[in-house]
Amino acid sequence: MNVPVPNNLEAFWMPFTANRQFKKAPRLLASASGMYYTTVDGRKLLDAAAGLWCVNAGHGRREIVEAVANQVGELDYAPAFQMGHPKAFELAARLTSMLPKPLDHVFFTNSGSESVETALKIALAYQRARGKGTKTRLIGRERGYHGVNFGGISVGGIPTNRKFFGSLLTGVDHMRHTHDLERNAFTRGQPEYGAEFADELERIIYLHDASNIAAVIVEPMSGSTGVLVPPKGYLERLREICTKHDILLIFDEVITGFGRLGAPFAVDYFGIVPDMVVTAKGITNGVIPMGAVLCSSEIYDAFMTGPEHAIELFHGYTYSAHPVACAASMATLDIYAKEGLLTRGPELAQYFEDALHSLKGLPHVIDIRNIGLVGAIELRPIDGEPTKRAFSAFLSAYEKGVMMRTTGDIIALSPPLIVTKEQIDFLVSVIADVLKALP
Ligand SMILES: Cc1ncc(COP(=O)(O)O)c(CNc2cccc(C(=O)O)c2)c1O
Repeated sequence: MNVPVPNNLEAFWMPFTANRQFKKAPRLLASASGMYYTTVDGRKLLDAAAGLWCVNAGHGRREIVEAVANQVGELDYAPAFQMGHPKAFELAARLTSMLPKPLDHVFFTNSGSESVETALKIALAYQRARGKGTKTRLIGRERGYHGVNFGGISVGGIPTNRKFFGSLLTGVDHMRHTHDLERNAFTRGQPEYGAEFADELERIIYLHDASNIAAVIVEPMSGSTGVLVPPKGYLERLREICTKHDILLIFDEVITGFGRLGAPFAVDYFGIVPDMVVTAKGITNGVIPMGAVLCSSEIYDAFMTGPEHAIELFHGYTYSAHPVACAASMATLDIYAKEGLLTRGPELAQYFEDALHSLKGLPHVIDIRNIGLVGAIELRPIDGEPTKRAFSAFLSAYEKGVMMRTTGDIIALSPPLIVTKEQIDFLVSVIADVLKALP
């Protein structure tokens, strides 16, 4: 069934898109089910990106559709400022039960970017609330991605996401990234070398003094920059240093949360408990925008002082804890639990890893990285034309029935957690054909 292409493509300014290229040959999706999209001209595409790292349970899940339909018909919107609705509290309790203590409180947002801003603001306000208001500096990491709002691009470390917007927030430092192609190329899972990169944090703390530093924010595994898997011992070291210097550690789990690594969260996978966890994406299987920041009781309790009629934290969004988003999330979590999707990684991760690394030796491949159900194939850039080779691979894969993500000259793979071995084989065979034919 062909769906008509809109005649006005100009009005929509597309995000993170080569608008002119797209509008000359639009790639329009008409429907989705399970592992597949269907384009407006009826072509099936294997979704190798889980949409944008968010459709972890696969597309068109009836249970979520019904939960959303029922909810919107019953309570379409409810304010969460000074008012509430039961699902917000039920969902918050459910989420905190999925993470270890002391992560016992949830602040709801509408996206990963809003969750990052929320976490950074809570970190600053927390330090002030406990009488350590000099602790205002925020520390991110090179090649970190923390969304696109001012806080997120300030602590983020991807130059193209920053350079267009001028000076950004002051009072921000960055650790070096953990990528080490010399020592760790073609590593399967966590690299052996690089734990010592965490000692950069000690250097930054020495320079500014801990009395001026509020928090460190990192992606446990950096996704958007092209899948940088933390070296063995690196995250443990960060946790140690933050604890030693009384600095909050924030894990941005917008990508790693909800099963992506083969465990419910990176917190579980690496066995490290930060002071806050930032989430979004998989929280509603991508169906309804939602984010959530899980905070320790220590943080929450620091605000719960002063007159009881007073608002403790002057922050929040019109759609925080939106009833329909809550319903979508509850239904999503039910699917994850019923189908064991949050712990499916180990069953498939080895197969996925072997399939990915079978691409070693193909034209232009300079590195392959993987962890859980995330993979990356790094390509040698074309001299003077960075990103072009990967973009050509993206276009070629699209023609061959695969939708995948690229970032820089890296192919990033993050299929829905329902992916089968046969679909992994198909995906890898298409990528192999694409790479062999690339100029
Ligand atoms: C770690 C992290 N933090 C925050 C955000 C921002 O979330 P929102 O987009 O919902 O505001 C993200 C989002 N990550 C993201 C979003 C879209 C595309 C890609 C890609 O790598 O292709 C990655 C993310 O990966």
